[in-house]
Amino acid sequence: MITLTHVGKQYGRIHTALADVSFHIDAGEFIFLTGPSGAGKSTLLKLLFREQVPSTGEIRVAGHRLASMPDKEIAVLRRKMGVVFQDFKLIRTMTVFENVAFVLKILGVSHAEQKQRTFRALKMVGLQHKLASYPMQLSGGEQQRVAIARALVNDPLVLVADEPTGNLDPDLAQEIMTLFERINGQGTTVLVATHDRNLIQRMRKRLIGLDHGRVAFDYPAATSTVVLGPPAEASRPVDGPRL
Ligand SMILES: Nc1ncnc2c1ncn2[C@@H]1O[C@H](COP(=O)(O)OP(=O)(O)OP(=O)(O)O)[C@@H](O)[C@H]1O
Repeated sequence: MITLTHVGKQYGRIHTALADVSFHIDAGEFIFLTGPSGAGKSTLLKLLFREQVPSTGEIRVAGHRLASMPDKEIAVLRRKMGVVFQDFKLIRTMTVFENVAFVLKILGVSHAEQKQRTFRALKMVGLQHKLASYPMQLSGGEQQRVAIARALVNDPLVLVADEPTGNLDPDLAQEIMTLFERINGQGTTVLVATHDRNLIQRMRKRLIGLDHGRVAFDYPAATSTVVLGPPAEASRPVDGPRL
């Protein structure tokens, strides 16, 4: 579903955000992407939905070759993807309902179906009672959940999320991850960038670590908890790789 081959990304002439990154993600996998601040996580996600173009290497997502992709194909790619941005990117002049329904409207989905699917997505994140509110009237955590509903409303093939639980308390963060797991169970490939070591430990998914723009580790699902230690509730985490 996603393949990166020797991908590099330079910002300007000298700043290397990613260098020689290669990995493959099968359809239906659930992956955590982690690493210290500045490691290149957001850059990597931006390359996947073609907000950025790699400086070197090749990226394939859902059958599209991103590095050499004509602009008109970008919309086709994005229709297959749900993206949760670090800064939410909600439209402040639109209600919660309108923000979530927007993508369906663009795709020409009927009004009745827009209503039904938007309500379903908002219910998934527990915000069906806020559909008439504006983003400014919501807490940071609620805005984040609206951004998640918007990413899910189109039943994407691939869900990409940048720190989707950054503003949520631990219980809500776990709920959102359980929701992602359910979406993943329906066949959506899920890639989540996070610093949240506890969440990673609890979820026991494949874990790719970046450091200084390079892949530092790639642990299969079964071993990530062994390497990082059990979640903090069970016992103190052992020293593991720097996240
Ligand atoms: N638009 C940009 N122009 C120049 N440099 C950038 C740009 N975006 C990111 N960088 C740099 O590229 C590197 C990787 O940044 P990136 O945002 O991908 O890291 P990150 O792992 O997502 O960090 P964080 O966890 O803090 O969000 C950093 O050194 C950052 O300063």
